[in-house]
Amino acid sequence: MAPRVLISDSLSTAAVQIFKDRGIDVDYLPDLGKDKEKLAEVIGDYDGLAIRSATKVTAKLLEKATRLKVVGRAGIGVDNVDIPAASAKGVIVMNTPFGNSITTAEHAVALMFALAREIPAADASTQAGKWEKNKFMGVEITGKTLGIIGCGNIGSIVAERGVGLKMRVVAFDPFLSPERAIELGVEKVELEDLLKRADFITLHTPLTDKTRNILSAENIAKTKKGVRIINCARGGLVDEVALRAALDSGHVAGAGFDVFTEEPANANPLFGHKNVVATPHLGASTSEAQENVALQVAEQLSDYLLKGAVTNALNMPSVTAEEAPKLTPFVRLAELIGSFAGQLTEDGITGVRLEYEGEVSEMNTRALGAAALAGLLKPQLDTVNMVSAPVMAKERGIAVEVMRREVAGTYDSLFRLVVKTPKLERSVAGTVFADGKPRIVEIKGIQMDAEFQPSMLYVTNKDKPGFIGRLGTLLGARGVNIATFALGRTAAGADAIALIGIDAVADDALLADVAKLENVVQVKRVTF
Ligand SMILES: NC(=O)C1=CN([C@@H]2O[C@H](COP(=O)(O)OP(=O)(O)OC[C@H]3O[C@@H](n4cnc5c(N)ncnc54)[C@H](O)[C@@H]3O)[C@@H](O)[C@H]2O)C=CC1
Ligand SMILES: O=C(O)C(=O)COP(=O)(O)O
Repeated sequence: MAPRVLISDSLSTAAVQIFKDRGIDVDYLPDLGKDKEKLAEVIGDYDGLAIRSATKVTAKLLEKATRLKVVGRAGIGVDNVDIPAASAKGVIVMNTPFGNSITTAEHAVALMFALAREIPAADASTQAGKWEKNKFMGVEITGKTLGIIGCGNIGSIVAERGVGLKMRVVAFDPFLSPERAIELGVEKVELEDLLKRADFITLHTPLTDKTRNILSAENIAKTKKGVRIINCARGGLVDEVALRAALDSGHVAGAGFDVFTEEPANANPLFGHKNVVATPHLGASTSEAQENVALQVAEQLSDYLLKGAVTNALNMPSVTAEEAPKLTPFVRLAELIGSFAGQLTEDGITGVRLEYEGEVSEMNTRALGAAALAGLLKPQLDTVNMVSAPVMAKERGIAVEVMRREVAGTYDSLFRLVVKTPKLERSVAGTVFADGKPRIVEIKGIQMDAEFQPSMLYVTNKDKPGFIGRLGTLLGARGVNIATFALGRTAAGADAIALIGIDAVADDALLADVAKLENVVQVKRVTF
């Protein structure tokens, strides 16, 4: 069945075409995102959801999204998506991190000019036939100090434009490296310094717990008198009530706002002030940017739903379309090895070591690790998948260690998972042969060669003559057909393991009978 995608916000129709061309069923309902109830009614029918900022992907909506595998944000900010809730449900969240950055930076610059020369008010007055030439006295931008809060993709573009406009640019961003600051021609400063010095302040951080209210009443009070403030990032970064008061007192000379604490902003404390220029979240709204993000999100969602390629995900390691075919059998192997180890482990897991040897060590081990953890946790958490597994492992206090060895041993690639509990460490290793089939090649350091079968018996025993015969006879007597039989031992007469694929799922009575056989140490049922 073809995957189904819902586009619930207004997107360039180029996206619709891409989904269709790729054989994906797509419903384009650009107003649905604004209607929470209706969206919740239909979301259960879709594998993918493409959105902009109007659709709110809440934990409540995700509860209803039983088929959903991926959310694609045609844009940058994902504060409208509950990412922890999506991760817990195993839903990948992707964005398109660069497609609208130039456009948004240009909007910030446009608002800066609009404020400096009061263009919107002058336009309204002129078109009203007033010709108020003496009413509008602007300020020059050249030589002024531009303070950028958040110098990432968009902030950097604004910085370059600022330098081009002959401004002195100062930036506050804890993650801006000194080298990058030099490259951009900006001075890296502390927030206090920026507030004191800037003639124009422009915000370009995401909205997080750290950035919320970054321009608080207190910080606005520290700004230079006559400052003009531009927010093209997110509502909530600036205390709108405090800013209104500072505009009213004349301390702040102007505010250019594209984003508001509550959107759609039909009313706002800033509205109605003569020195405020407002736009309705238009930062990303150019035909170029919308084409970029729509094409990108459609490609990314299609690649994931059809090929398993993961690009620009916020809660999952990337997997390129090129590496997906080679990686897939190893993802399967990691998941199966994890599942095997998980089914053998009865105690609480305290730690896991993921070891990659040979060719597999050069592959996308983050994705493989996520798959192994998913397999490992599955026996306890039925709904876990590659997206949610790392989060779940962390929540459960499972320490994950990774070891990579480029040199291959017996196999071109070997993946080993070591599970640690307070009582023991147990290792299981596997590989993928040229036929693409995953195999178990080592358990607790004992070599063997076993294919995964849907139903298996794991038996540890003392290596004594006659044991295998007795086990075979018992299974035969119970009407259980043996599909595969793999054996391994540390040394003749010592510890041995038998891994038997059977054509029926072993019931408790069978396990009890096997456990009673002479020389059996333990027996477990494993299913895949
Ligand atoms: N108005 C609109 O239509 C649009 C708004 N946006 C907004 O712009 C924001 C920025 O986008 P990008 O530049 O692409 O993101 P980015 O991730 O490239 O840059 C954000 C920067 O903020 C910095 N930062 C994080 N916490 C900080 C803090 N506490 N103090 C100072 N700096 C901090 C980061 O180090 C990073 O360099 C987005 O998160 C989005 O909310 C993006 C596109 C369109
Ligand atoms: O990309 C972003 O972060 C934006 O804020 C753009 O929002 P929009 O897609 O125009 O609703």
